[in-house]
Amino acid sequence: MSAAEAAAMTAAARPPFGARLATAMDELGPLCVGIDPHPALLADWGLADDAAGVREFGLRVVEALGGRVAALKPQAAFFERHGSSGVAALEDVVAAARAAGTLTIVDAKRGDIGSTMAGYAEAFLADGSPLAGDAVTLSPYLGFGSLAPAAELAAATGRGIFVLCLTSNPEGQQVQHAVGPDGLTVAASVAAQAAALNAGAVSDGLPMGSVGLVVGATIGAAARETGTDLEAVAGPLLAPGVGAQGAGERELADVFGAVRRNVLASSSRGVLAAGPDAAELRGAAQRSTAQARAALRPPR
Ligand SMILES: O=C(O)c1cc(=O)[nH]c(=O)n1[C@@H]1O[C@H](COP(=O)(O)O)[C@@H](O)[C@H]1O
Repeated sequence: MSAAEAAAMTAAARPPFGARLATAMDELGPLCVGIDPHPALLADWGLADDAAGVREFGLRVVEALGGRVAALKPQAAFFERHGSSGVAALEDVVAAARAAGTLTIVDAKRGDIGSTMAGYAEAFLADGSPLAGDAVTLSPYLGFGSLAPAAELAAATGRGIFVLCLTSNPEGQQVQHAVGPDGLTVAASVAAQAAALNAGAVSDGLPMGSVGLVVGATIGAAARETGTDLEAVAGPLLAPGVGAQGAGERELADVFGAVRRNVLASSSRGVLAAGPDAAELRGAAQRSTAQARAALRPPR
């Protein structure tokens, strides 16, 4: 089922995000391409650094890669920097990806107290919201429990959430490797709470749950070092850091080992730098997909 068909269904009838993503990864390979219209890329593509420019950039990526990669991940920051017209451009890009039948992860990294989180949940996960893709990235650093409104709305609408766990940037260690009052590292605690939310899905026979984690492909041995049990999560693992941040096939294989079948490698600049030519973009995405497939989902 394509993202467009899923979007046309009632929330209750829509298959869960984890199952839809597993199908897309099986069919198209484990690659997500980020739509990050950096000012330098806009210049390279001959586009203005304004709302019309980021809209055109996003639509060209969807046009070139829609239906060819497992997921697209528009980075909200680069749209929001152009104010309300930039947000409208993000809405148009999300709608175009949906129409192209491609799963969309809106990279908004939201997180707030529970009552406010309910507002973010409505914005990014409710049927009918123009900013709602198939999943959204969330920050758990106001406490994992504060994300409950988003987890609940995602479950009710067949959407997914990706919660930051071990991020690709070195500064993340300061928070994520810290040990909390329960004796667990923050990363291990986030993973354990995601695993608890996914438990029902897996026992229902689904390939994976719809509560994912963000685990950078650049983190080396950090999952082991922090006692983070990625296997128990039984949900999708979004792995940015591929390409421009230096991770490749070897790093993906090293970081994820036994859990590699649940990993969705994510690259933005590493693919986007090949644009604006659609055939070049497709070639770059194909090479990244082949690399991710070799590292993560070799044929059984
Ligand atoms: O949630 C993310 O996608 C994310 C998490 C993380 O740990 N590291 C990370 O780089 N990202 C995002 O992934 C994208 C990486 O872009 P490139 O470095 O150009 O591939 C950016 O949009 C980041 O915000």
